[in-house]
Amino acid sequence: MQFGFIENSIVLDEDERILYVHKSCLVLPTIVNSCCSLKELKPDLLLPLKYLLRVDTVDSQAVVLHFLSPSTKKCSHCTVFSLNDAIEFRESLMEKGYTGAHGFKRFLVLINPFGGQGKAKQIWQQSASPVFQTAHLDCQVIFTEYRNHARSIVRNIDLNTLDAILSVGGDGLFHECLNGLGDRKDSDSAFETPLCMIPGGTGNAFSYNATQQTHPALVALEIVKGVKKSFDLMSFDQNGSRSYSFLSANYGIIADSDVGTDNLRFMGENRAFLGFFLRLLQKPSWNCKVEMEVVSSDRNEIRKNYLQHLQRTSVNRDGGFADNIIKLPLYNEENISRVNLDINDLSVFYAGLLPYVAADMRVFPACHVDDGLIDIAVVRANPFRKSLLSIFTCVESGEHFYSKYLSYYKVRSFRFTPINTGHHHFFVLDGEEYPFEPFECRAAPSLGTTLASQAGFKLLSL
Ligand SMILES: Nc1ncnc2c1ncn2[C@@H]1O[C@H](COP(=O)(O)OP(=O)(O)OP(=O)(O)O)[C@@H](O)[C@H]1O
Repeated sequence: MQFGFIENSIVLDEDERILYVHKSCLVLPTIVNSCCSLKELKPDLLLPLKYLLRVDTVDSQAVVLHFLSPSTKKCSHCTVFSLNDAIEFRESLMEKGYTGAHGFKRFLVLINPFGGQGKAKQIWQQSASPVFQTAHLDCQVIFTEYRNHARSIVRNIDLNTLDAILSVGGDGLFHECLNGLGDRKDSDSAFETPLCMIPGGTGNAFSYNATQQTHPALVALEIVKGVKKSFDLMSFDQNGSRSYSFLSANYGIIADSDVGTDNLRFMGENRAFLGFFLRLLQKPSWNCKVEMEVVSSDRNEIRKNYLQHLQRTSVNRDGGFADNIIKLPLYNEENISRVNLDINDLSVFYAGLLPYVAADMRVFPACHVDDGLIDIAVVRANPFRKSLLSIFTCVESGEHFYSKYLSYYKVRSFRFTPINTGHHHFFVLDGEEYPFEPFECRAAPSLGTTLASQAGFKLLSL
């Protein structure tokens, strides 16, 4: 598609994804470089429309393009002139740059100033906020002042005054916001308010699962250009009160290495690794009882169904299957069996809803975001070090799924009872410490809502 009055000077490629502008029709922001003249430096523009944020018309033949620079991850702009019709160009580009996007305007932004060892505020101001501002979206920003402040704001706010909630922090702040929605009297409809994460914490599993990006500006772009997507939650009942989890429930060496290392906080994300190796040397014991409603514990079947789902979703992206085929159940849920485990040699009990618990830990490789099931991985302590080391060396790729030391279950619900062995152990939900007491979890299919691109929550082969 041509837009310039000089042939081939301003062109959109056949797929209408990349804009080419010849340098003779461009004014770039001033680049100060004492060695070369601006003319020598000036390149043509090749802009994937995915990065376009806004177009302002200057006159009938010129516009200013505002975009996120794919290389610097900063917001930038340039003027394009010699256009046939600036208004038509603007409308065409905005339509193609935002195809299918949510169109939401009002965001409530909750920032944990202590998240990511105090970097969350800077991450918002320097990387994410410019993307929202450039896209002309309204952001009402609140810095949390204490633990559970975000939860109380989300519990009490009038949801009619906003379109989506942005949590700027780690998985802990996101867990708070989610539970703020869950605490509400109108929780069923409240969960339809999209909840999104800008990675500003130490653990940012949700944003990584949703976008496969780690840079906050790229995550912000995915949200600005996103569509509404649902994701599974699990309800968590303990001592008569209900919480919701979006990521994981775990007990054993990983839980202890994560929250049992508060004294090593100064080490940042390395503290969990040190905690893990210390426990590997100490070899404490973990005991528990688990009662599960199991849909499958056959890894061949789980793998086959996962690959079938992967194929359906990838074909659908190319316009193949309809959505109702993708949502067809993969398991025959009439074959649910009750499985009771009495474990007195546990290393890891890990229940999860999303594939990644961190960008380099694909702990639940057979999870998909809305299969309506909880994945559970169990590792026994016999042999203790050998099993854990062999599993942890391949957890990044998800290859541990095939390990002989691991049991893997797809379940609808489970009841967990930790047993006191005299050691100080922890129970962790979404990275947050919860009481060391029995609880019950039940899958809440597609209850959560977020904004992510069409390619969000990408599945990899297994
Ligand atoms: N203003 C605040 N003061 C103290 N704690 C807060 C505040 N805001 C949020 N929190 C709590 O801090 C914890 C950690 O938050 P978050 O997940 O955002 O950051 P993080 O850097 O990933 O965390 P972690 O320290 O667990 O690695 C959460 O339990 C959250 O509820």
